[in-house]
Amino acid sequence: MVDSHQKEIIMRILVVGAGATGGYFGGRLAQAGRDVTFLVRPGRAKTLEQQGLQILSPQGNLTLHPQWVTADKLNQTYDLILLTVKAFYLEQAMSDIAPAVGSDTVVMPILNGFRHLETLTARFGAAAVIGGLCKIASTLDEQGRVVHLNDLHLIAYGELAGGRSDRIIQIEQTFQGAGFTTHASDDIISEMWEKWILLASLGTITCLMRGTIGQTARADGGEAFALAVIEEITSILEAQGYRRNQPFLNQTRGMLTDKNSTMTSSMYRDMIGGNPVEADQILGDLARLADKAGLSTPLLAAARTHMSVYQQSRAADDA
Ligand SMILES: NC(=O)C1=CN([C@@H]2O[C@H](COP(=O)(O)OP(=O)(O)OC[C@H]3O[C@@H](n4cnc5c(N)ncnc54)[C@H](OP(=O)(O)O)[C@@H]3O)[C@@H](O)[C@H]2O)C=CC1
Ligand SMILES: CC(C)(CO)C(=O)C(=O)O
Repeated sequence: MVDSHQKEIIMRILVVGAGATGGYFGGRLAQAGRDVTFLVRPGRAKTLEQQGLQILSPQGNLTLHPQWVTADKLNQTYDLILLTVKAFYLEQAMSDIAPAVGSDTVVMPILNGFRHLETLTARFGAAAVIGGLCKIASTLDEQGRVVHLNDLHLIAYGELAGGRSDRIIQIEQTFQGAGFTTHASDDIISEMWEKWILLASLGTITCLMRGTIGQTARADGGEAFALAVIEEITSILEAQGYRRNQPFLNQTRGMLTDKNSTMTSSMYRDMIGGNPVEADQILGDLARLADKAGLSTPLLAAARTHMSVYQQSRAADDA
């Protein structure tokens, strides 16, 4: 028997992508009995069919056989669409999910960067889109298993205009108890700015130095380099309206100069794996904001160029 309170909080969720983040969070939601369907492309569908969705995690391994659908069979709307594709697949994903977006559907992206918010609101309308982010280190291994690399697994979400709405409360109730940290934010834009500071700094440090945070911190000049990167990136977002949150910045400085840290960014892992990277969305957009604000950010500029060279050599290898 489902009582009226439970009825209110049942959300039909479409998780777009069953990769490192979508597979992890969608898998945990499905494991907890939430109504989850994955939208996948044919390659991933085959893996799910043959071996299920497998998660290897310090928080507990999991194999499940979730509901999934491919775009050609997507013919109903959902209450919540959790968008977890890489930024360079966003255009295609938007076309694919169009049949699933009804008048009350909430589209919640957890992509890194910021540009996708504009793209999504232009396509589906500002009312349909909320802000979101995830903090996790996860990857897919050669067998297509989701490998969760440490204990961190958090999703935050909130209205782009700020404040708390009924739909945010409903998402919070749906996510609670699903085995990851869930955070309904009253100021998701500031939290996304802070995530961008962390992510772009971590990406710049690890990609430019081609090593972990600990390796850089132990190297000659490494700590000063990391601190200068954080300062450059913070100053860019400050020019956009970000108000410095000292506890966050102190924590970020500590984390990104920790000599024992084995931390890397997903952009670094993608680069080392020879995969496409979201450098333009993570570093390029920041560099453009710096230019507009008249700020000199040479370390960010170097990282951006470095990643651009990487992308050119990838393209040449593919040709
Ligand atoms: N991994 C991490 O540790 C973190 C990642 N992020 C961010 O999260 C976002 C997602 O990254 P991540 O999960 O790592 O990426 P992955 O590449 O591991 O997963 C994305 C998945 O999306 C699928 N996909 C792409 N287009 C479509 C489509 N049209 N329909 C259905 N599925 C589709 C891909 O499928 P296919 O197999 O067919 O290519 C792939 O499996 C990125 O913006 C990333 O920067 C943020 C924090 C940490
Ligand atoms: C900053 C971090 C590690 C947080 O999840 C991340 O988003 C990434 O590496 O892509």
